Amino acid sequence: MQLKNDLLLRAARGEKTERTPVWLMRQAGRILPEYRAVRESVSGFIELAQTPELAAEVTIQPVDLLGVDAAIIFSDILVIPEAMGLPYEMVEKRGPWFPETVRSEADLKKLRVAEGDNDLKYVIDAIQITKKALNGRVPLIGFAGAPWTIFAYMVEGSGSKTFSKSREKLYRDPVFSHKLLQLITDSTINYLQAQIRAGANLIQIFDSWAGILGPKQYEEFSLRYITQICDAITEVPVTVFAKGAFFAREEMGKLNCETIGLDWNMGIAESSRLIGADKTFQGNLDPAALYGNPDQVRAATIEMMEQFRGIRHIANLGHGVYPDIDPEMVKVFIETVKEFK
Ligand SMILES: Cc1c2[nH]c(c1CCC(=O)O)Cc1[nH]c(c(CCC(=O)O)c1C)Cc1[nH]c(c(CCC(=O)O)c1C)Cc1[nH]c(c(C)c1CCC(=O)O)C2
Repeated sequence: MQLKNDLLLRAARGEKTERTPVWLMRQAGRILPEYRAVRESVSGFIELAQTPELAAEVTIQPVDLLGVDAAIIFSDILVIPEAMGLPYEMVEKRGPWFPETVRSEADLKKLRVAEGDNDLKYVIDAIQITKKALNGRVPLIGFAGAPWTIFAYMVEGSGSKTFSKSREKLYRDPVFSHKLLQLITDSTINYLQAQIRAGANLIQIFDSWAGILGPKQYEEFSLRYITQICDAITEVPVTVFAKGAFFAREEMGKLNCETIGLDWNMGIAESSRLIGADKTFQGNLDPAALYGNPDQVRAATIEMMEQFRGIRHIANLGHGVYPDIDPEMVKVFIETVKEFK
């Protein structure tokens, strides 16, 4: 179906656009009271994510209520471990938790390569329902976690400040680590290809824990697998967002993807020198800037937009929007980008 607003896709491909497209990472499910109302009608996050009609509804909320130029399918990066045989729970106020972890060869044997269409049918159904309901208004973004970030959760069993158990594995057992990373990568490629067949118009890879690896390990244990994913996804543009991977920007410039996400610690001009002119950048306002008053939010947004002048750009924050941000300030951010000349 023809998209009425394809700014995101044209900007990703480096084509000229009338204005810069804008959306927010974690725009679905963090800040809107309308989300909380839907969330309270079910037992929790997992039931919501696994009920395609409701997942579609909260995916579209930010398009209706905030005016963003893209929707991102409501799901989580942790659906991949579950589809591989490692279920997760979402503990209220604490985040994801895995009753079992993967730390030995015996644990590896219990895992399987996920098949997108079967093992993650509820996400695929949600994408199809969302596409129908969006009726071409804006593109739909599909996503997955980067293999390293998923590995970190599967070994650790939960979030962590240091992810020392998962990083221990890289040093003590690189053979195990590469086996698990390859299983995750194969599952992720299957999953992303199913998302694209269902109608996802762009794919984003979230490497949220990129910044806890050193440059050499990042190349060996993360970029190598992101490269496989980028090479396998040829039908739609791909965005790679590696939080904290300032040290890997030059290498990331060589990825077979259209867009690189920048966090707010990454200088814009410097990133442009390191990555080169043949990629679009996505980002990178400090999410905390939205704690300001409207004038401050406007000024911070304009300052960011000025720095991206002459650079291929999709406006966003430098990480997901924080849960306690006032939706009105999100609207000021979006309106300021849309009016920027
Ligand atoms: C690391 C990571 C996770 N999940 C995700 C990442 C990568 C992005 C990033 O770095 O922020 C990605 C994600 N998670 C969710 C989406 C949906 C679409 C969107 O709004 O962008 C996306 C793109 C829904 C969610 N995922 C989660 C919620 C909150 C669950 C609830 O409603 O109780 C939502 C709406 C739960 C989740 N899921 C995860 C954590 C750490 C948590 C708990 C705290 C939190 O909200 O971030 C893992």
